[in-house]
Amino acid sequence: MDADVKKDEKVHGSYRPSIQRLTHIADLLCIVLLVIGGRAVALGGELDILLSTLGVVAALVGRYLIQRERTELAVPLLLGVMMVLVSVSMVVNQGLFSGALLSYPCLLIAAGMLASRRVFLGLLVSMLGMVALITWISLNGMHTYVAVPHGPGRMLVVSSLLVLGAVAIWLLANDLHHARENLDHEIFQLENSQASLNYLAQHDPLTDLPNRSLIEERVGNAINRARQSGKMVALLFLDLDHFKIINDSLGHIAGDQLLREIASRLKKVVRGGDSVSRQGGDEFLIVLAEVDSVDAMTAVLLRIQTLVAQPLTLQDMELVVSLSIGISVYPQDGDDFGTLLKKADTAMYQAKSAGRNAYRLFSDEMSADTYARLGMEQDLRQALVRNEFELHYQPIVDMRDGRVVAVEALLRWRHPERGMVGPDAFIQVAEQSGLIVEMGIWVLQQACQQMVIWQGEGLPEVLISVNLSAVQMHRGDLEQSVRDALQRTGLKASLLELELTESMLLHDSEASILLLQRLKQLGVKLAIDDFGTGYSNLSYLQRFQVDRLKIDRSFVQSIISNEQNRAIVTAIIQMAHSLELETTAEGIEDEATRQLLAALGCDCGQGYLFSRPVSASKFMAQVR
Ligand SMILES: Nc1nc2c(ncn2[C@@H]2O[C@H](COP(=O)(O)O[C@H]3[C@@H](O)[C@H](n4cnc5c(=O)[nH]c(N)nc54)O[C@@H]3COP(=O)(O)O)[C@@H](O)[C@H]2O)c(=O)[nH]1
Repeated sequence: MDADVKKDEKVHGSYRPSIQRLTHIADLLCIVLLVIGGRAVALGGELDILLSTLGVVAALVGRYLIQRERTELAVPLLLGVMMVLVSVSMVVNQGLFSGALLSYPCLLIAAGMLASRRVFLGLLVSMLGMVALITWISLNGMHTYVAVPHGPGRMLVVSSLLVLGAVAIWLLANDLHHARENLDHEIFQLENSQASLNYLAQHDPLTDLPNRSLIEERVGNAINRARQSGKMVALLFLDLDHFKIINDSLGHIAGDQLLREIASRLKKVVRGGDSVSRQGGDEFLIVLAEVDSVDAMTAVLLRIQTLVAQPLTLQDMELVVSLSIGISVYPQDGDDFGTLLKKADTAMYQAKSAGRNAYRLFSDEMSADTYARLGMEQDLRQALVRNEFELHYQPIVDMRDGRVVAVEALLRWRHPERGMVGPDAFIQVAEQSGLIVEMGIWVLQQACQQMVIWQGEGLPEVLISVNLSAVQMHRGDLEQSVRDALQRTGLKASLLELELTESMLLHDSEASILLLQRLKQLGVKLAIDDFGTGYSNLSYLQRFQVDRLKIDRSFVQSIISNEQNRAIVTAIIQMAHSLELETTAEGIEDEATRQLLAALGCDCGQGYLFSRPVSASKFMAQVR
């Protein structure tokens, strides 16, 4: 198929004939008219010479218009002129005996494929009118139509018309067939991407267990059934003891292997109606539906602990691992997933504090844990006043040439006693207390300021990327904070990128949609952070006018060893590109991963391979 046809199909999404194809048809028409005209010259038919000449002129004008891409004029003109010429020839010559009558169905087929419905109906009505007119002329004796005996001349005219019609229809039908095949292929690819994303939206790629969104649904269903049966539902929050040590000492691959092994053991423990899911990191959830008694629940807990305690081999080392488990129960601890999860989490912390390898049922006294959080909140407030926060910066590079194209600002707390504290240790408390709003304003201001300083020192224009918390979107005036940061520092809005997480977009209330639209109007860019871990959905990417997807490092880091993750990353990159979004792979730690991602067409990369997050001065020194 020629390039023009392909291009037109892509632009319009459905078949539209190419300029080249229409030019071919106009050329063919000229040739046929010249043949008919030539025959008329030979036989001395003056009217046929005139009609053929007019036809050739119309075909040339039509061809000229087609070349200038004025097909909306050219097509009706050609169809109309041909209709008139054929009709005049029929009225004057053999009426309904004329071979020219063959042109009518050909013209109708061409009009049906190429012209608007109005032109098609106009032609049909005119043709019916002509048939009626010829009949009327004959009945009134104004002209006697006689069929001319068959001969080579008549055969030439009829055959030329048949060939013209057949070739034009064959070419158009062929194009249509190719366009249909292309469309089917694109739909197939899109459906495949959507199917992968739908699966991804409900499953944890590492363990293949249901993820949090699916388990939330199952807890809701179990509670509804328990309401009717009068039974209990238990939510178990399980956390692997000392996982970080295993992960850090044996490496991520061994860590992943351990998580998969634990997932498979947990699946063996539960009954058909129960569910196991991975909450993230080394945390799992188990829902025990239709529990009759606390004793029945305790029996399951003992089975879990026994099975998990079976030795396992990781990198030729035999290990024994254990779990800390927190339990909350419907109906006494709550009647919705959120409340049960929070209480099971609190109970799990108690099990950890009790020395690990233990389980605890939630009790109200456990809320004492909340005091610890309050202490942290107090410390965070002071940290803001004492200016103990600072930003570290991690470069994001172009995968094709390694150029730094953006930099992510990451918050750190220079604690007077504990030294440098990472955000994982305090962001949650900052969010729960609402302090994140004030901290977020500081981060925005500081990041924009730093970028302006770097530009003054000669850093080329690169994006500065800032993480946002859901709390900042719902409390506080995020739009004003962004506006203030840009105005006070003088940073160009197009150089600021805001990183949102999928869960922030999930509850796409009218207010969030409007807020993101206003942020886009300011000129800032939007990226979805940790993409793939949440509720991956095509529709919100389009609705929120996102510019970039940052593929979560859990997929990236195992992309070489894990075929399923490779397929997911491939699907994300293809889908992002079909929506004209850029992709950044997070957590690239080795050259082989970088090369594979570059080969898959990933636009940008971030990770320890290029640089860890570093202070502002170190970042500038690295870039120089
Ligand atoms: N609301 C806000 N959240 C913030 C802010 N600053 C940080 N954060 C969030 O805290 C999470 C942890 O961040 P951090 O400890 O800074 O970790 C970042 C990188 O160090 C880490 N990373 C980067 N490359 C690699 C790698 O190759 N391997 C590896 N194991 N880790 C790597 O990833 C973190 C950056 O992740 P992301 O934000 O998803 O791009 C984190 O969720 C932050 O978002 C803040 O100001 N506000």
